Amino acid sequence: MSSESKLREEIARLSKSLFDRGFSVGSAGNISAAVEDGMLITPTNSCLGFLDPARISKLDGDGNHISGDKPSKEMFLHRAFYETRPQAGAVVHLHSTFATALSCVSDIDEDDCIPPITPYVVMRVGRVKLVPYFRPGDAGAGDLIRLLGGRYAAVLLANHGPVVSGRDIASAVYAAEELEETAKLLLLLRESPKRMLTRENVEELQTVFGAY
Ligand SMILES: O=C(CO)COP(=O)(O)O
Ligand SMILES: [Zn+2]
Repeated sequence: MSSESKLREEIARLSKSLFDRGFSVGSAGNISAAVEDGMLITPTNSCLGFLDPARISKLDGDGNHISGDKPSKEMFLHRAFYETRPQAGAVVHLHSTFATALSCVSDIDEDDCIPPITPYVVMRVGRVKLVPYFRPGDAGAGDLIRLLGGRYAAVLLANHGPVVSGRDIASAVYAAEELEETAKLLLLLRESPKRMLTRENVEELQTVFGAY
Protein backbone atom coordinates (compact mmCIF):
# COMPACT_ATOMS: atom_id res chain seq x y z
CA MET A 1 0.00 0.00 0.00
CA SER A 2 1.40 3.47 -0.88
CA SER A 3 2.10 5.96 1.90
CA GLU A 4 -0.79 8.11 0.62
CA SER A 5 -3.18 5.15 0.79
CA LYS A 6 -2.03 4.44 4.34
CA LEU A 7 -2.61 8.08 5.26
CA ARG A 8 -6.12 7.95 3.78
CA GLU A 9 -6.87 4.88 5.90
CA GLU A 10 -5.43 6.62 8.98
CA ILE A 11 -7.57 9.74 8.42
CA ALA A 12 -10.71 7.58 8.13
CA ARG A 13 -9.79 5.47 11.18
CA LEU A 14 -9.05 8.42 13.49
CA SER A 15 -12.03 10.43 12.18
CA LYS A 16 -14.30 7.49 13.04
CA SER A 17 -12.72 7.23 16.46
CA LEU A 18 -13.46 10.92 17.12
CA PHE A 19 -17.02 10.53 15.84
CA ASP A 20 -17.67 7.34 17.84
CA ARG A 21 -16.65 9.10 21.05
CA GLY A 22 -18.79 12.18 20.39
CA PHE A 23 -16.02 14.65 19.55
CA SER A 24 -17.88 15.37 16.33
CA VAL A 25 -21.55 15.02 15.38
CA GLY A 26 -23.43 15.07 12.08
CA SER A 27 -21.25 16.49 9.32
CA ALA A 28 -19.37 18.91 11.59
CA GLY A 29 -15.60 19.12 11.56
CA ASN A 30 -12.90 18.32 9.04
CA ILE A 31 -9.45 16.76 9.05
CA SER A 32 -6.49 17.15 6.72
CA ALA A 33 -3.00 15.74 6.34
CA ALA A 34 -0.07 17.05 4.31
CA VAL A 35 1.29 14.90 1.49
CA GLU A 36 4.35 15.52 -0.67
CA ASP A 37 2.39 17.12 -3.51
CA GLY A 38 -0.37 18.88 -1.55
CA MET A 39 -2.86 17.79 1.07
CA LEU A 40 -5.66 15.34 1.74
CA ILE A 41 -8.81 16.76 3.37
CA THR A 42 -12.18 15.33 4.32
CA PRO A 43 -14.94 16.11 1.81
CA THR A 44 -17.46 18.87 2.54
CA ASN A 45 -20.65 17.74 4.29
CA SER A 46 -19.16 14.33 5.05
CA CYS A 47 -19.64 12.63 8.39
CA LEU A 48 -16.34 11.88 10.15
CA GLY A 49 -17.78 8.53 11.23
CA PHE A 50 -18.31 7.16 7.72
CA LEU A 51 -15.47 8.31 5.47
CA ASP A 52 -14.48 6.33 2.40
CA PRO A 53 -10.68 6.65 2.23
CA ALA A 54 -10.71 6.61 -1.59
CA ARG A 55 -13.11 9.58 -1.73
CA ILE A 56 -11.11 11.86 0.60
CA SER A 57 -10.34 15.05 -1.37
CA LYS A 58 -6.88 15.85 -2.61
CA LEU A 59 -5.63 19.40 -3.22
CA ASP A 60 -2.39 20.34 -4.94
CA GLY A 61 0.15 22.71 -3.38
CA ASP A 62 -1.82 25.74 -4.64
CA GLY A 63 -5.08 24.54 -3.12
CA ASN A 64 -6.61 23.32 -6.40
CA HIS A 65 -8.95 20.33 -6.07
CA ILE A 66 -7.37 17.51 -8.03
CA SER A 67 -9.22 14.34 -6.95
CA GLY A 68 -11.82 12.84 -4.64
CA ASP A 69 -15.07 14.45 -3.52
CA LYS A 70 -15.52 18.23 -3.18
CA PRO A 71 -13.19 19.38 -0.36
CA SER A 72 -14.18 20.85 2.98
CA LYS A 73 -15.20 24.49 2.77
CA GLU A 74 -12.72 25.07 5.63
CA MET A 75 -9.69 24.24 3.46
CA PHE A 76 -8.57 27.87 4.07
CA LEU A 77 -8.11 27.18 7.79
CA HIS A 78 -6.05 24.08 7.06
CA ARG A 79 -3.90 25.73 4.39
CA ALA A 80 -3.13 28.66 6.73
CA PHE A 81 -1.60 26.25 9.25
CA TYR A 82 0.52 24.40 6.66
CA GLU A 83 1.73 27.71 5.20
CA THR A 84 2.83 29.15 8.54
CA ARG A 85 3.91 26.03 10.45
CA PRO A 86 6.28 23.93 8.35
CA GLN A 87 6.32 21.34 11.15
CA ALA A 88 2.55 20.76 10.76
CA GLY A 89 1.65 17.46 9.11
CA ALA A 90 -2.06 17.39 9.96
CA VAL A 91 -4.90 19.69 11.05
CA VAL A 92 -8.11 18.81 12.90
CA HIS A 93 -11.15 21.09 13.15
CA LEU A 94 -14.01 20.06 15.45
CA HIS A 95 -17.16 21.47 17.01
CA SER A 96 -16.43 19.47 20.17
CA THR A 97 -18.88 20.51 22.88
CA PHE A 98 -16.76 22.04 25.65
CA ALA A 99 -14.25 23.84 23.45
CA THR A 100 -17.15 25.24 21.45
CA ALA A 101 -18.93 26.28 24.64
CA LEU A 102 -15.77 28.09 25.74
CA SER A 103 -15.58 29.77 22.31
CA CYS A 104 -18.92 31.45 23.11
CA VAL A 105 -17.84 32.83 26.52
CA SER A 106 -17.42 36.59 26.21
CA ASP A 107 -14.73 37.21 28.81
CA ILE A 108 -12.01 34.72 27.91
CA ASP A 109 -8.42 35.82 27.35
CA GLU A 110 -8.04 36.12 23.57
CA ASP A 111 -4.30 35.42 23.74
CA ASP A 112 -4.58 32.40 26.06
CA CYS A 113 -8.13 31.13 25.78
CA ILE A 114 -7.33 27.58 27.06
CA PRO A 115 -5.06 28.48 30.01
CA PRO A 116 -2.81 25.71 31.37
CA ILE A 117 -4.59 24.01 34.20
CA THR A 118 -2.90 20.61 33.77
CA PRO A 119 0.41 19.60 32.12
CA TYR A 120 -0.84 17.75 29.04
CA VAL A 121 -2.45 20.77 27.45
CA VAL A 122 0.96 22.49 27.62
CA MET A 123 2.70 19.39 26.26
CA ARG A 124 0.26 18.58 23.43
CA VAL A 125 -1.38 21.89 22.47
CA GLY A 126 0.49 24.95 23.78
CA ARG A 127 -1.05 28.40 24.03
CA VAL A 128 -4.34 28.83 22.16
CA LYS A 129 -5.41 32.06 20.45
CA LEU A 130 -9.04 33.11 19.98
CA VAL A 131 -9.84 34.03 16.36
CA PRO A 132 -12.88 36.33 15.94
CA TYR A 133 -16.09 34.94 14.46
CA PHE A 134 -16.32 34.34 10.70
CA ARG A 135 -19.02 32.48 8.80
CA PRO A 136 -17.97 28.83 8.19
CA GLY A 137 -16.01 28.65 4.95
CA ASP A 138 -15.03 32.36 4.97
CA ALA A 139 -11.42 32.61 3.83
CA GLY A 140 -11.00 35.55 6.25
CA ALA A 141 -10.45 33.19 9.18
CA GLY A 142 -7.56 31.61 7.27
CA ASP A 143 -6.11 35.08 6.63
CA LEU A 144 -6.18 35.83 10.38
CA ILE A 145 -4.50 32.50 11.19
CA ARG A 146 -1.81 33.32 8.61
CA LEU A 147 -1.25 36.67 10.35
CA LEU A 148 -0.39 34.77 13.55
CA GLY A 149 2.79 33.71 11.76
CA GLY A 150 2.77 30.12 12.98
CA ARG A 151 3.15 31.05 16.66
CA TYR A 152 0.16 28.94 17.73
CA ALA A 153 -0.35 25.22 17.01
CA ALA A 154 -4.05 25.65 17.84
CA VAL A 155 -6.70 28.35 17.67
CA LEU A 156 -10.27 28.59 18.89
CA LEU A 157 -12.71 30.07 16.38
CA ALA A 158 -15.14 32.30 18.30
CA ASN A 159 -18.67 30.85 18.46
CA HIS A 160 -17.55 27.91 16.35
CA GLY A 161 -14.83 25.55 17.60
CA PRO A 162 -11.15 24.56 17.72
CA VAL A 163 -8.61 24.12 14.90
CA VAL A 164 -5.57 22.14 16.00
CA SER A 165 -2.38 21.24 14.12
CA GLY A 166 0.14 18.52 14.88
CA ARG A 167 3.24 16.92 13.41
CA ASP A 168 1.18 14.02 12.12
CA ILE A 169 -2.43 12.92 12.13
CA ALA A 170 -2.27 11.11 15.47
CA SER A 171 -0.60 14.09 17.21
CA ALA A 172 -3.20 16.50 15.81
CA VAL A 173 -6.04 14.24 16.96
CA TYR A 174 -4.51 13.77 20.43
CA ALA A 175 -4.03 17.53 20.73
CA ALA A 176 -7.65 18.19 19.72
CA GLU A 177 -8.80 15.70 22.37
CA GLU A 178 -6.56 17.29 25.00
CA LEU A 179 -7.87 20.76 24.12
CA GLU A 180 -11.45 19.51 24.48
CA GLU A 181 -10.80 17.87 27.86
CA THR A 182 -9.08 21.01 29.14
CA ALA A 183 -12.01 23.16 27.99
CA LYS A 184 -14.28 20.78 29.90
CA LEU A 185 -12.21 21.16 33.08
CA LEU A 186 -12.13 24.93 32.72
CA LEU A 187 -15.90 25.09 32.40
CA LEU A 188 -16.44 22.61 35.25
CA LEU A 189 -14.24 24.79 37.45
CA ARG A 190 -15.47 28.13 36.12
CA GLU A 191 -16.99 29.18 39.45
CA SER A 192 -14.23 27.69 41.64
CA PRO A 193 -11.08 29.41 42.81
CA LYS A 194 -8.37 27.68 40.80
CA ARG A 195 -4.72 26.85 41.22
CA MET A 196 -3.39 27.20 37.66
CA LEU A 197 0.02 25.97 36.53
CA THR A 198 2.57 28.69 37.16
CA ARG A 199 4.81 30.24 34.52
CA GLU A 200 7.68 28.17 35.99
CA ASN A 201 5.62 24.97 35.66
CA VAL A 202 4.91 25.79 32.00
CA GLU A 203 8.54 26.63 31.26
CA GLU A 204 9.71 23.39 32.85
CA LEU A 205 7.27 21.40 30.67
CA GLN A 206 8.45 23.26 27.57
CA THR A 207 12.10 22.60 28.45
CA VAL A 208 11.59 18.90 29.16
CA PHE A 209 9.00 18.05 26.48
CA GLY A 210 9.56 20.80 23.86
CA ALA A 211 7.47 23.86 23.05
CA TYR A 212 4.42 23.64 20.84
O1 LIG B 1 -17.06 22.20 10.40
C1 LIG B 1 -17.51 22.53 9.31
C2 LIG B 1 -17.73 23.94 8.96
O2 LIG B 1 -17.09 24.77 9.86
C3 LIG B 1 -17.84 21.48 8.32
O3 LIG B 1 -17.60 21.96 7.03
P1 LIG B 1 -17.30 20.95 5.85
O4 LIG B 1 -18.43 19.94 5.86
O5 LIG B 1 -17.30 21.78 4.59
O6 LIG B 1 -15.98 20.30 6.13
ZN1 LIG C 1 -16.71 24.10 11.72
